[in-house]
Amino acid sequence: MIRILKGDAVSKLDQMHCKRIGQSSYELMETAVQGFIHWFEEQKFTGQEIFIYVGGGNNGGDGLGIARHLQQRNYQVTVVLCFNDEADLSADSKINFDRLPEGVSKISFEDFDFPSKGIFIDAFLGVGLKGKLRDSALPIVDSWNKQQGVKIAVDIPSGLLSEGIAEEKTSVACADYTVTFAFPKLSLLFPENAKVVGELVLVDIGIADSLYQEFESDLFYIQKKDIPERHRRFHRFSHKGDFGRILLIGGSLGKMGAVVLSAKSALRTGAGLVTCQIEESERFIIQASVPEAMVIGEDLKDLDAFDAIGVGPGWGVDNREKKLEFLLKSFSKPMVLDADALNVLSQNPELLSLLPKNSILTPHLGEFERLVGSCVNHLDRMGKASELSKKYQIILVLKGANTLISLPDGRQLFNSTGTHFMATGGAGDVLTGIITAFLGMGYSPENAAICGVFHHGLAGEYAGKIRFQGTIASDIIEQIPRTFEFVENS
Ligand SMILES: NC(=O)C1=CN([C@@H]2O[C@H](COP(=O)(O)OP(=O)(O)OC[C@H]3O[C@@H](n4cnc5c(N)ncnc54)[C@H](O)[C@@H]3O)[C@@H](O)[C@H]2O)[C@@H](O)CC1
Ligand SMILES: Nc1ncnc2c1ncn2[C@@H]1O[C@H](COP(=O)(O)OP(=O)(O)O)[C@@H](O)[C@H]1O
Ligand SMILES: [K+]
Repeated sequence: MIRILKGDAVSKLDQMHCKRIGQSSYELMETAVQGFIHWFEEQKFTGQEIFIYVGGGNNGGDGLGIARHLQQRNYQVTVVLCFNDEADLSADSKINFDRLPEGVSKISFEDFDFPSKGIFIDAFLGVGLKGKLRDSALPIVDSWNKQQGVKIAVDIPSGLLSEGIAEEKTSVACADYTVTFAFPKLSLLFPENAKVVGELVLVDIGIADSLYQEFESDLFYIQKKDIPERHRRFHRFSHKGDFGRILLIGGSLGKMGAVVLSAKSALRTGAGLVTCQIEESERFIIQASVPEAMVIGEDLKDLDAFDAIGVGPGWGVDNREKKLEFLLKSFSKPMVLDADALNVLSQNPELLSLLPKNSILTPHLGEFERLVGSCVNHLDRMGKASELSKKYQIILVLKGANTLISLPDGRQLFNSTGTHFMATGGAGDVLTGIITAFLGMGYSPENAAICGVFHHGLAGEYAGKIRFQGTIASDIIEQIPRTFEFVENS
């Protein structure tokens, strides 16, 4: 799994990579450029002039390489030179500058500062940015922000620091897409930066995962390639007991749909036996809508028969404190707590110390802040999530775009799957069902959380491609089976 490094570690990572595989830094830049071009061509942007803002560092060097490749593919390309003197160019950028074909138009920024229409590529500043933007850079960023058309940032939007937050006052070149190299810079994953980053695209430039281990960082990025090895494999003689007996506790008058969604999700994930513990009066809702699940209408006294328990979806908070306390005291295996179970915890924080070790809590940002108090920004939130995980030895799944998993040993993992089409009621209940199912199948809590979050996001992506903004939680459930295709084939 790749680590998310600090921006200033990038050049060291590059050097180590180049030395290890006998590549020059220019060749690495070329790999990045080609990765960008590959993505760009897949997008099928059509019929417009391309303007590339290039700075004097290696980010500008990427831009100059991109200009050459696009021109060779018959695009009409203009490079907007945002540096004073050719002599200031970094060595690799100079090579790309000298290789610019005649067909690429060159214009200095001073002569270009007027609004145009087209496709804009921001290769002005990358991770080499230090501190606040210099005054001389401000007009360039302002000009960029006034342009009309598709806007694509190379590696990172210019003006955004690799660990920074773009506040209203700060000047950052806003992008519709950010195509970043090797690993996502931390700031690209902050919700506060959503408007300046746009869609995030990660381009692999061939740096081995093992090289990242030589850098100290507790931050990781979960990708498809990390998933198959975390799955349990079953065999020809596996029976439903092997796939786990799970108990889902939740639902209340008017909120039974939440348990229905969790139960269906657990079954679609492969849970062997699903039992729902709900209010007796609501029994028929489950029996009619999920005939594969069993229903229990009273509080169970013996919980040991279950491999995993998920509690909270649609549960309500009234008179739940004692029930939650009983659960936490009677079940010693890790369990999943979501929604109202988290709200009950927030109202009764003394219950936190009863959580079975490695239990998985899945708050969205609102539920999280109810648990830990308000947070200034995502960095603050990340710190508080890690503290909570370490203090109570639990796994905290902070939901949202790029869901963050905090582990008791201090590691924090960002998920790469998901889409804004998942921002719909019940999507969280689906995640509860998926993670509880994995726990029931005997996955370690860490793997249940990682696989759960990854498959949930992927199912959401598949559903979003069919239903767009009409995606509902049931569509996500329908797509869960497809998310196992690549695991089976790997
Ligand atoms: N492993 C990777 O991630 C790779 C990165 N490459 C590219 O290399 C970039 C990093 O290149 P560099 O280290 O040359 O740095 P950059 O090109 O990001 O930035 C250096 C430039 O920023 C200017 N600058 C710094 N602080 C400023 C401030 N506060 N206000 C205004 N200007 C400021 C400097 O004067 C210099 O011109 C990456 O962002 C990426 O685009 C690729 O070429 C190859 C592989
Ligand atoms: N913009 C987004 N990008 C990716 N995933 C998202 C986005 N918005 C929501 N999600 C995912 O959808 C789920 C929503 O969960 P939650 O807020 O608990 O919804 P509910 O309580 O309605 O079930 C979470 O897993 C979250 O990560
Ligand atoms: K940039």
